[in-house]
Amino acid sequence: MTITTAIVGYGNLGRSAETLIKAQPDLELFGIFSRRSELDTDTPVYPVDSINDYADQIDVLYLCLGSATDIPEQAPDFAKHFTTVDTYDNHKQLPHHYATMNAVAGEAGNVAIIATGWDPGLFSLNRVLGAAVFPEPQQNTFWGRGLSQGHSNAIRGVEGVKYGVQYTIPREDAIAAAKAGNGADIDGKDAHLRQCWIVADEADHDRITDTIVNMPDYFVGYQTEVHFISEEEFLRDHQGLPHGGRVITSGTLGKTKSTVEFALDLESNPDFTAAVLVAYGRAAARLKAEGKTGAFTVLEVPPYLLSTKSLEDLIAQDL
Ligand SMILES: NC(=O)C1=CN([C@@H]2O[C@H](COP(=O)(O)OP(=O)(O)OC[C@H]3O[C@@H](n4cnc5c(N)ncnc54)[C@H](OP(=O)(O)O)[C@@H]3O)[C@@H](O)[C@H]2O)C=CC1
Ligand SMILES: N[C@@H](C[C@H]1CC(C(=O)O)=NO1)C(=O)O
Repeated sequence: MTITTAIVGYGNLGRSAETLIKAQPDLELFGIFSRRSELDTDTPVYPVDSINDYADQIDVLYLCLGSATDIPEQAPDFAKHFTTVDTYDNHKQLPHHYATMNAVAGEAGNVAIIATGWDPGLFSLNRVLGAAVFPEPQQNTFWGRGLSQGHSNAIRGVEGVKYGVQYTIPREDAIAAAKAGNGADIDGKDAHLRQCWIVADEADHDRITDTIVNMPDYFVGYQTEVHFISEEEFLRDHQGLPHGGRVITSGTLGKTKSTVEFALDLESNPDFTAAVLVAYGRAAARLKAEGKTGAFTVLEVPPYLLSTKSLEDLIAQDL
């Protein structure tokens, strides 16, 4: 079955999703819906305001929007007319997003798979699996060193920021302690430095710094550095999008100790995130075809639905 998909939002994630959809044998890309009319792509581009005119031609809509404001403000409206997949990653607000999307998609008879990607996403799966097997699990999550798209998107939304990125830098001693099973006293916020590099007018520097360091859900509680640089420096030194991280779970099983680690090393954060997003689009179309409706997190989507292989083949080849 060919699944007809579309993208809304042509930023880092949208560009990566475009490439990765085209690499899938069973997915077709109908087009890209954008606020902008001119995009550097050969894929058909449509005004996002016209998107509902195409609802009967699109099986899955990938919401490649920012989590800081775009998804909360826009995703529910898309879910009224489309089966959607998003990468929403404001962990504090996830229960609210889940409830909102479940109500809207359920009422409309659509599916909405939320919070795909790697954190939330594959890390969520590994946190649940890791903690489920140990009677008394010790679990720690670390990110970086790398560029957080969510935090970068959030700082770009601060008035006066022309360009901005945020790198997350974990404390190596904290990682070593977690690997040794001594992670009980590690505080995730204390274990990471958040380092921002921004282009903005000097008159706005103090206000921008204050807004960022006090930004709820994203920066409050973290050691945060805000550096201002020239546009030339930014375009020269801050174009890469690498990232990575690890979920480390350890504990005692009877009289023996075990440690489980799930690690990612990503040359491109958006490419990997888009790869996960795209695979969940296959699952969303299948859930919809089964008559399911409402919101689903990665914890509720059977893994085989992501695969191009049948369940029978997966059992025979990959179990
Ligand atoms: N779960 C996970 O593991 C991960 C989640 N993410 C999430 O993905 C999100 C997107 O990341 P990224 O692609 O780098 O973000 P970008 O800022 O590069 O792109 C966001 C896009 O949203 C569109 N958009 C729609 N409405 C607005 C608006 N009002 N203001 C600004 N843009 C708008 C724009 O596209 P256009 O101009 O074409 O309309 C824009 O390019 C991040 O915010 C992050 O939360 C990212 C990585 C991992
Ligand atoms: N959602 C994150 C993916 C990971 C990276 C991250 C961080 O650096 O704080 N937290 O979760 C992103 O937008 O890149």
